[in-house]
Amino acid sequence: MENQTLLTIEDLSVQFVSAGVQTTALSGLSLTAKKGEILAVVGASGAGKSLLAHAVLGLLPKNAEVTGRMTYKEQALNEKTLPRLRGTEITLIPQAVTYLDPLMPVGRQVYYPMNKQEGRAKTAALFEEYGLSPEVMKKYPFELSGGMTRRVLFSAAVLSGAKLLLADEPTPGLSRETARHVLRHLRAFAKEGRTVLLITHDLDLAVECADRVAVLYAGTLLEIAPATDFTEDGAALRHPYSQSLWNALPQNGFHPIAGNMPSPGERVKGCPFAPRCLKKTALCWEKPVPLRPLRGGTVRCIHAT
Ligand SMILES: Nc1ncnc2c1ncn2[C@@H]1O[C@H](COP(=O)(O)OP(=O)(O)OP(=O)(O)O)[C@@H](O)[C@H]1O
Ligand code: NI
Repeated sequence: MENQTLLTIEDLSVQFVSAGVQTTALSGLSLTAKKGEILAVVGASGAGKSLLAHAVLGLLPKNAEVTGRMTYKEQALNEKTLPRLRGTEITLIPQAVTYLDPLMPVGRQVYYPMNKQEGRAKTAALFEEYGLSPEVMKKYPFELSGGMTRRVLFSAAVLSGAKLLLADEPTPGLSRETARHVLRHLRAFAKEGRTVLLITHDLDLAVECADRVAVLYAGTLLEIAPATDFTEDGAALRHPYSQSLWNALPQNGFHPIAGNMPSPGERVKGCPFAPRCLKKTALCWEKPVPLRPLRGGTVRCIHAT
């Protein structure tokens, strides 16, 4: 049962049509998340991390065109099944803190799906664990700091009983210590056999907390690696971008990557990282590079061995 797949995404693409112009924000993304694991999704701002979470939940805006297949416990995720699964089986800790109802005290927003007395007690206990005083229960969202709001959103997700938690940047605005605390809770969540998709641009925290790490770049999944492969000089990693990202961390020498990630409107036919890659050859530009399994992970690079 340990390796049971909970979520499967196959060949997911998201395009936006705006003023007659079509841009591809996510292309050909495939991954699976297993029961009881924390799968981190890392990538720079604009890489497509939030879009992935929103696509899984069917929360993309109307001008988004989604193709590909997604299943949860072997049932297709679509307009028919999602309303039933959202919030009960699959839940989101949103990146934007505007998801709370501005007119309802935050305590009630956390416990309202439950019986009032039991819900209140559970919420109070959870708030205490997250360093939120009991008075916070009665406060309105506008009275909270960003970090407090995040902890409230996290409490709501934990109490929902969902089996799949999509945590979109749960740690910004938190001190390193509180961030670690939140991540410990994600680990406890996974230990109960629940699954976490941890979306973050903080590779360091991802490696510390997750079982596997998926690396997104310009809307393209470049690698999925066991977190333990992020070690030393990154030689165990499969994609040059993952290696560069790892070696750009201060503790790994702070080697910056020259150039910028292309925006959705300026993407190339082949590997999106090719323009910045030290291993590039003419072949990298020629045609789209497929994902392939390699050394216990997945990679999208023709040169990876
Ligand atoms: N409604 C939309 N219409 C058009 N383009 C969009 C829309 N929403 C997102 N995008 C584009 O899709 C790309 C990915 O956005 P996304 O929010 O997933 O990035 P992200 O990786 O979550 O970044 P961040 O770390 O900043 O949260 C961006 O280039 C963004 O401009
Ligand atoms: Ni985001």
